[in-house]
Order: sequence, then structure tokens, then C-alpha cells
Amino acid sequence: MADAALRLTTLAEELLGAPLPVRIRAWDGSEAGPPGAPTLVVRHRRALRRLLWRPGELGLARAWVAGEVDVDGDLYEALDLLAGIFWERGGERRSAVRAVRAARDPRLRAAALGLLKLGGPLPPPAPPAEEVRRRTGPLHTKRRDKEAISHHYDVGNDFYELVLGPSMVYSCAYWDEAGTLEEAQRDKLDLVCRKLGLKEGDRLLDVGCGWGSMAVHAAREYGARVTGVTLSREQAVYARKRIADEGLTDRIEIRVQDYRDVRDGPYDAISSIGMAEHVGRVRYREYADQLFSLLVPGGRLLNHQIARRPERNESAYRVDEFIDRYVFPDGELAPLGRTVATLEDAGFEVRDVHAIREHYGRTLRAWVANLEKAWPEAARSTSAGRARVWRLYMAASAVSFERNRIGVNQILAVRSPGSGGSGVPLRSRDWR
Ligand SMILES: C[S@@+](CC[C@H](N)C(=O)[O-])C[C@H]1O[C@@H](n2cnc3c(N)ncnc32)[C@H](O)[C@@H]1O
Repeated sequence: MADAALRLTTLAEELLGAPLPVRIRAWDGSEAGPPGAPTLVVRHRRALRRLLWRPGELGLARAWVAGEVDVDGDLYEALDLLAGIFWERGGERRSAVRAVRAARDPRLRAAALGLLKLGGPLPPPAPPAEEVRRRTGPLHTKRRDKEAISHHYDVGNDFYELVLGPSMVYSCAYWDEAGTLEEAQRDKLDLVCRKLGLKEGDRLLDVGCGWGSMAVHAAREYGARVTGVTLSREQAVYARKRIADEGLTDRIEIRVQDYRDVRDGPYDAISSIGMAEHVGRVRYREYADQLFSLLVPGGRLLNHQIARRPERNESAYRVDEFIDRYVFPDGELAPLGRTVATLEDAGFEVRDVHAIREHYGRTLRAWVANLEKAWPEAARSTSAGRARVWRLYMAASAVSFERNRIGVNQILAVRSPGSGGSGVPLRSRDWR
């Protein structure tokens, strides 16, 4: 049995039609692959079942979540190398389907079955408990969105506190001058307030308010009166307590409410930070119309949103399979141009686009470092599987931002009045 790693490497290379860029160490202690490269540790023969049952990204993710595979060495480098297997230049996905097709080749099947037999009979692989089953039916109904949000955000505030740190901001920070995550998150919130031109007494709507960080910052530092909406009950409970502790209850209201149900406009400004990724292509125009209708003439929207590179294939707007099943069910990423065009179609005047993807790579690395530092506690506060999901998704996302597979942009848009005066200062040096 001492050749498990070599047999696995050979099979993987045949399936992929390319050399495996990482080393493999198998459960029997055998090793194969390029010397010095990060090592994919296959801890248990059960991993073979998952990898061969569903070759590609999902099989690998399932084995990872179940704790059957791990990385020895630099996690980011390993993920970068592995991502290269699934992506080709130009950002088009090298479909795992190709590997599945190849697995129908009788010679490869025989090799795969031989590998499976190595460890003796095993029950068929059940997906780890943290996986969301593939769902059918229309995307982005209010009910379905609520369930999807609950999967991601109602995993326990304690867990998020460990990962995000005291700022409890779950979106890209701004590292222009900051040295710590806390400072960078504060600077991001302040940047948004400045772009929105907030003044004492302004009504701000924060859609997708998370744990209330933007609401607190805008009320405390700018004297704004804020309404925050989130679909997550756990977030709302946390945000309300925090607001009470800060003595800001007279200035901030937090609601568990869908952005589509907000009716009490007009607002002077709207912030949407890290929420539009949940909206979906079919609803995006409705989202833009809704935010437009909630603003006073001259009111500003700051839309802070992850974008994917433009692709010919429309289905590519859905997030990758691992992310869809384990992290953000039904999440969708649109290219920047489409988002800008939709905001314009809804009547907005787009005044500024600030691309900050490098800042997200750094933010994600800080979250991964927090998680790794508090690993036993983090696994206890949720489950070991979920903690592994978060570590993998955040590290892989960091690499995706750094490699320009995805980006993140702050778009400043104004409901400019008929007279044409946008109210945006001639000098924007203050916030750039
Ligand atoms: C990535 S978090 C960002 C939270 C916060 N803005 C921050 O930067 O920390 C996304 C937020 O969007 C909210 N959300 C997603 N879909 C929503 C919807 N349809 N209506 C209201 N909130 C929604 C989630 O509940 C969550 O609070």
C-alpha cells in the first residue's frame, strides 16, 4: 500500500491532463510530486471516495470540510497552484466536468477503482453536514434569500467576533494609512461617510447593516440618524445591544427586514456595503430602482460590491460550486460594467468608481490570521467543519482578489435633481 501518493498523483494528472502543481502525502506516509512544493495531505482513504465521486473543486472541498485533506506549507500558495487547475488565462473556468468525462475512460476508471480498493470497502460518501443541498426553483425570492442569509450569518456571533475582531465589519477594509484591521475598518467606514457627504441630522439608510458597525460610526461621528436593515436575526440582536451600549438608541433603528420592504423614504443617503452580492442578476434592476426611489433628489448611494471579471458565459455569474454549497448559497457576482449600467438605467448619475481589490486581499488575510490564532475556540463556537469552510473560503478569496480573478469597487451614485446640480464637490481630494 506504500504507493498511494504516487498512484493518486498519476491518476490526478491523467484526469486533469496537466502536471499536478502540489505534492501529495497519503495516509500511508507515501509522498509524490514536485519537491519543495506545498503538500496536499490526504489524511484518510475516505477522501478518495469524495475526490473520485465528484472530481474537481467540489470533491476536494468536501474532503477538506470533512477534515480528510489538509495543506502542509503555505496555504495561499497551495490554493493559488490548485486554482490554476480550475482556471485558465482570461478567467474562464476549466470545467471540472472535463475531469468527470475523463473518468468515464475505462483505463482511468480501473485506476480509480484500484485506488479505492486500497483501503478496503467503505460506505458511499455522504456530503459533510455543512453543505447546502442544491436547490431548484426561482432564485432570490424573499423566502429563499432569507434561508440563504441565515446559512451564512446565523452561525453564531461569537464565531464572527473571533474572525472579524472587535470592529465586527464583514467587508473589505481600507488600508491606505492603517496598520491594523481595526484601523483599516474604521477608515473604510469613515471613507464611506465622507463620500456620502453625511452631515448632522441626515437620514442614512444602511442596507445589509451586518452587526451595526456603519450605523454606529455614522451616528457617533457624523450625527446621522440611521436605519439599518439586515435579514439576520443574530446580527440584529448583536447590533441593538451594541447601539444601546454606545448610548445611540435615539439615533439608530435596526430592523430585520428585506431591503425590498423598506417603505419609509426618503433618505438623504444610502450605504450598501457587501450586500449587493446577495441580490442576484434577476433582481439587480429592482434593487437599483428601490434604492433610487428611497433617496431625496440630490441623495447619494455608496454601493460597495464585489465584482467578477467579465465573461462570455452568463452562468459564470453564479459563484463557484464550493462557495455556493458551503458559503454563500445563491451568491452571484456581476462584472463592474454591468452594475454601473444598471445603476444608470435606474436613473442614477454615477460619479465615482473606486477599485480597491488589493485591500480585500489584505483584509481576508487578516481574518484568516484571526481564525487560525483562535482555532480551537472558533471550532467550538460553531463546528470544526464550518471553521474549515471559512478558513478555506477566505484564503481562496484572498488569492482570487490578489490574482485579479475578482475585484471590489465602491461606486458613488447620485439621484441628481432635474436642475442638474449633483451636490458632489468639485474637489474630491477629501476622499481619494
Ligand atoms: C457581507 S454582510 C455585510 C455587513 C455590513 N455591511 C458590513 O460591512 O459589515 C451582508 C449583509 O447583507 C444582508 N442582506 C443580504 N441580503 C439582504 C436583503 N435581501 N435584505 C436586507 N439585508 C440583506 C445580510 O443580512 C448581511 O447583514
